Order: sequence, then C-alpha cells, then structure tokens
Amino acid sequence: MIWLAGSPALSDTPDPLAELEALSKIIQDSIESIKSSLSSKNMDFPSPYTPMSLESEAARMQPEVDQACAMITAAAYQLISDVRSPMLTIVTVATQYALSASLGIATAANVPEALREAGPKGAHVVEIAKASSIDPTKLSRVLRVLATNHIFLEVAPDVFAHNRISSCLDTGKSVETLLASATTISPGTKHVNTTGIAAGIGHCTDEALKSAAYLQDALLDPAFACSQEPTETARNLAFETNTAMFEWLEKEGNEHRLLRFGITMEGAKQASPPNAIMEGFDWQGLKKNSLVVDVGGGIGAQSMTLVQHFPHLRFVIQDRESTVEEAIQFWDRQLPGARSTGKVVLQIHDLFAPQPVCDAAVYLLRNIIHDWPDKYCLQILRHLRKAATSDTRLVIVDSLVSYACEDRSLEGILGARRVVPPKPLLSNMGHAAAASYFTDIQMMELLNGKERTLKEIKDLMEASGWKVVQIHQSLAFSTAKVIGTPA
Ligand SMILES: C[S@@+](CC[C@H](N)C(=O)[O-])C[C@H]1O[C@@H](n2cnc3c(N)ncnc32)[C@H](O)[C@@H]1O
Repeated sequence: MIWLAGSPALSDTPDPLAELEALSKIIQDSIESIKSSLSSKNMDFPSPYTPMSLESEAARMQPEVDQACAMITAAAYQLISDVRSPMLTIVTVATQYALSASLGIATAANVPEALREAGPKGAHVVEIAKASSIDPTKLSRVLRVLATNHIFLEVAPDVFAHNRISSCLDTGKSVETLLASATTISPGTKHVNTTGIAAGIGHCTDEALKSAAYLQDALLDPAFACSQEPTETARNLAFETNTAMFEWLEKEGNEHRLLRFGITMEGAKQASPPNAIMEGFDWQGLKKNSLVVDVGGGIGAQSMTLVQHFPHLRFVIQDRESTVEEAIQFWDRQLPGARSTGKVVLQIHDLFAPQPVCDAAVYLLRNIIHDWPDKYCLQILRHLRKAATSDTRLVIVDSLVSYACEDRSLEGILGARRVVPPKPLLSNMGHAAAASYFTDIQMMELLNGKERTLKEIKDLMEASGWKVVQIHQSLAFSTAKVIGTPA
C-alpha cells in the first residue's frame, strides 16, 4: 500500500482503525476531564436544549473545560473526516455555503425572535414566516437545513423551536418592534442595544458571503491576483465599487452595514472569555496615570474593560470620524463621567497619519493588523515606532494562525511555545481552530487583509523597528497578544 506524504502515522504502518480508536479515546478522556473539573467546582455543563446566556456559559468558560471542549471538537471532526466517504465529504463541503446563506436568511427574517415568542414548543413555519415577508414553504427548507446541522430543532413536521445554538441569534426584541422598525428606519437598528451576535451573523452572511462568491474570480484575475491594495478585493468585484472596506461602509446605502459592523465589533468580545483583554499583559504594573492609546479602537469596547479594572490608567481611543461619533454615544451611555473626567479621550485619527500621542506607555492594536496587507501594516507600525519612547510597549491582539503541521522555529520567544495536542490531532487543533482560518479568508476577500502566523507578525514588527519580547496565547482560543518594545 502507498501512504501519502505527511500522514500523521501512529506507527510506521498506520492502521486506520487504530486512528479511530485514538480519536475516540481523546474524546472519552476529555469528557472525563470536563466531568471531574465541573464536579469539583459544583458547576453544570450547559444543555444544548436551553437558551444561551453568558452566565449559563460559565462552565464552558473555565480554561480546562474550554480546552477539553476544543480537544473533543478537533477529534470529533477528524473522526468524521476519517469515517465518511471522501466523495461525500467533498460534496458536503462544496455545498456548505447553503448553511451560511440559510443562517443569514433566518436571522434577517426575524425567525429567532418569533421562536422565542413561541416558547419551547416552537411554532409552525406558517406562523414563523409572519415575522417577515418570506414564503413559508421556502423558509421551512431553510430552517430544515439548519436543524439538520444542529441549529434550531424541527420538533414536528414543519414545526421549529430554538435550541441553544439558535438562541444566540435572538436580538431579544419583539417581532412587532422589528417589523415596525423595518418599515420606518434602517434595518441596522435591529441590532442596537443587543449582544452583537446576530449583527455579526448579518455581517458574515451579507457582505462577506457575497464577497466570498467572487474570491475565485479575484484570485485568478491577473489584475487582482497579487494585489496588496484594499481596493482590489473580491468585495470590490462583488459590489462593483473601487473603495476600501471602511470607506465603502460609510457610503450612502450602507448605513445599516456600518451600524451593524460597529455592533459586531462590540459583540465580538463575547467570542473570547470575558475580560480576555486583561490577560497576558501586566496592565496593573503600569505606573499611575500611564497612557494607553487604543489605536483603531472602534467604539472603545476593549478599553472600557480596561478602564473598569485599571482605574490608575488613562486612555486615548482613536478611530475614524464616523466611529468616534458612535463611540461618544457608547461611552456616554455606558460609563458617563469617563470622558468628562479626562480619563478617556476619544480622538479622530487616521491610522496612516503620524501618531499624535508621543508619551504613550502602550499602543494597543486589537484586530487592526489583520485588516491590512503588509505594506499598510508597515506604515501603521512605523508611525507608532516614531512616536514611541524607549519605554513604550506595543500590544498587538490578533488571531495567530499556526501551520497545520508542527513548527518549533520560534519557540525561543517567551510564551511562543504551544501545548502540542496528542496525535493524531493536527498540531493546530484542526476544526477547533477553524474559525480563525475562515476569518483569514474573510479578511482576504473583504480587505486584502490576513490573519498572520507569529513569524509574519514578527517580520512586520522587525521591519518597522519593533522587537517581539513576549507572546500570550491559549490552546483553545486563537486570539493572542504579541508584545513588543522598540528595537
Ligand atoms: C476590526 S475593527 C477593530 C476595532 C477595535 N480595535 C476592537 O478590537 O474592537 C477595525 C477598526 O479600525 C478602524 N479603522 C479602519 N480604517 C481606519 C483608518 N484609516 N484610521 C483609523 N481607524 C481606522 C475601523 O473604523 C474599526 O473601528
């Protein structure tokens, strides 16, 4: 028998059934580890049939439980790939866009809100369809493909109800309010004062999904193929525009997308453990009145967490004019007083202009570098380096993608060594880490941006006068902090 190169053999002559057994054992051991961790803390694992809330996710947020869940996800998906016919797998993957599209339709058609109002017994699709102008016979097919993939339940023929996953989509608003606002004001207002999860689904299944359909064209078009410009992307082809993402969002007709994107960024905090921004960097150790500059800080959702926990620090949150306008409302609503005391300053600043704050203890760049191609990242980092003092720290918070094979080349950097999962799992945790790789493609299609490997970030930092001194990362969450000092 010929083995293909790179097969992660358990022995010299890999036995497919031994791999299945090894994967099952990883799953079984991880379940045991969850049980013992939760029983020692007197906590319950959340049921897939109860609505999601941040409080009820507490068990899964325990680092050891979270890690065990990641192991189970990686092993279970690899098990599926090993046992299912390869033809069926390929066809299933090729048609999986139907899932993203269906999720977008259910969200836009107010299905989550209609099902919350219907209660645990659910509602017939004819009733659910009244929450929008959708055809019930088409909606039932959309909901069935989701229920088949464990999002919603089909509790009786054409009767659907929430499960835990689908309940995440609920904005908490009444169908009546949503129907009234859809006819009177912009549909983006649906997401105002919500967790931002439905907003994020809207962003991914509207502008991102539409752009993804053009990615093949963009990558194979000689004019766009090697482009490093944010104006030459699949999104530019899909929406027939020559503007970069953030300018495009500000264009007339995109008001709902701009509003939704801002709310998505705020909601994205919930994809990581609460207060994740606080970990891995010694904010407490900064001197009294030290200045943290949140560069491209959006409405300042991350800085707000830091303000609340580290009252000895001062903050400048910089962004584009339209975002700063939103940020003013956000801060005055959530933490009135922060601005009037001067503890927090909201500042209009272009990432590509010289940095006006030259006495910063920290420049924080969270989810910024991944928005831009290398040559633009270098401009951003060089402006910060020019304004930095010798004590300034650069904190880059972004996904760090790993190769799908082992790579130990940068283990000399403090914190860079990762826990290597047991074989036969992929060293990047396979499907458990899939969201980062999907986001990488989303960055490419929308902005010509990218999620980077540690080596790619290190190269950018070194080319702009920064030196990587420490990394903070976890096995389960791909978001990492790369901490630098002036070189
Ligand atoms: C992905 S969001 C990240 C926001 C925030 N750092 C966070 O982690 O929630 C990117 C941010 O960059 C801002 N941005 C994009 N282009 C910019 C520019 N040229 N100058 C300043 N900010 C910009 C956007 O308005 C947006 O708020």
